Amino acid sequence: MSVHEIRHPLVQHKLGLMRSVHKSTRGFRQLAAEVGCLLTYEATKDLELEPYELEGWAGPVTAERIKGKKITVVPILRAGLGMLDGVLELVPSAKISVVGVYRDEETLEPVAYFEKLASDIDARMSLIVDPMLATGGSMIATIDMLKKAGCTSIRALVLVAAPEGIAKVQAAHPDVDIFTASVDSHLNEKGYIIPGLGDAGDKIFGTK
Ligand SMILES: O=P(O)(O)OC[C@H]1O[C@H](OP(=O)(O)OP(=O)(O)O)[C@H](O)[C@@H]1O
Ligand SMILES: O=c1cc[nH]c(=O)[nH]1
Ligand SMILES: [Mg+2]
Repeated sequence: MSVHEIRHPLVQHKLGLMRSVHKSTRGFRQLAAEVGCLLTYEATKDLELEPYELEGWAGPVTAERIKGKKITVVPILRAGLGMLDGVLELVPSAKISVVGVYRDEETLEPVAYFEKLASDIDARMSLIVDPMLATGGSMIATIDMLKKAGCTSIRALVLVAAPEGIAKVQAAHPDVDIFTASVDSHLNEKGYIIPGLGDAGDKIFGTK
């Protein structure tokens, strides 16, 4: 598995704006979608193409289209919904497989509470979206669910990742690539990413 830290200037600029404690709910939500869109661009750059013939304005044209596997986007409730619109800007026909996992605030263990996956997920590439990869527990629980349903091609898109969480996901699921705007410094004693973004779900939904 590899970790792709996307150092594109637009990504870094937008992530920087998200880190401000003064960022409004509206601004944070908009930036989460925008960075989600840019991460999608990077995470899909090696999709295989195949040639096909079409009728162009001046006669037959050979064009290219994405071959084989189609995509399902997998937002992890709740905060993952904040990236969903940005991802769908680039893959508007993707099926959406919703997974509900929250992190117990005391134990930091993931608690899975919802699962509604695309019926043909075994034939699709899953793009999991969640702003935060902290201890890695929620991501591992989600990947477990997808693999159990038969999915064999999985990529994870997160705005910010902690080294501790990356190592845990790598150990549990070495075949899953992670795309992130930033690998941050570390987790604090409460399992929050430093410098991180704070509680991404609360910021996106305006619940704090
Ligand atoms: O890597 P982990 O240690 O598992 O932590 C990361 C998870 O925590 C946050 O969700 P949260 O539990 O706050 O749920 P929410 O999206 O409903 O706010 C975040 O959106 C991830 O899903
Ligand atoms: O830093 C963190 C860790 C988990 N969940 C968040 O929303 N932020
Ligand atoms: Mg939260």
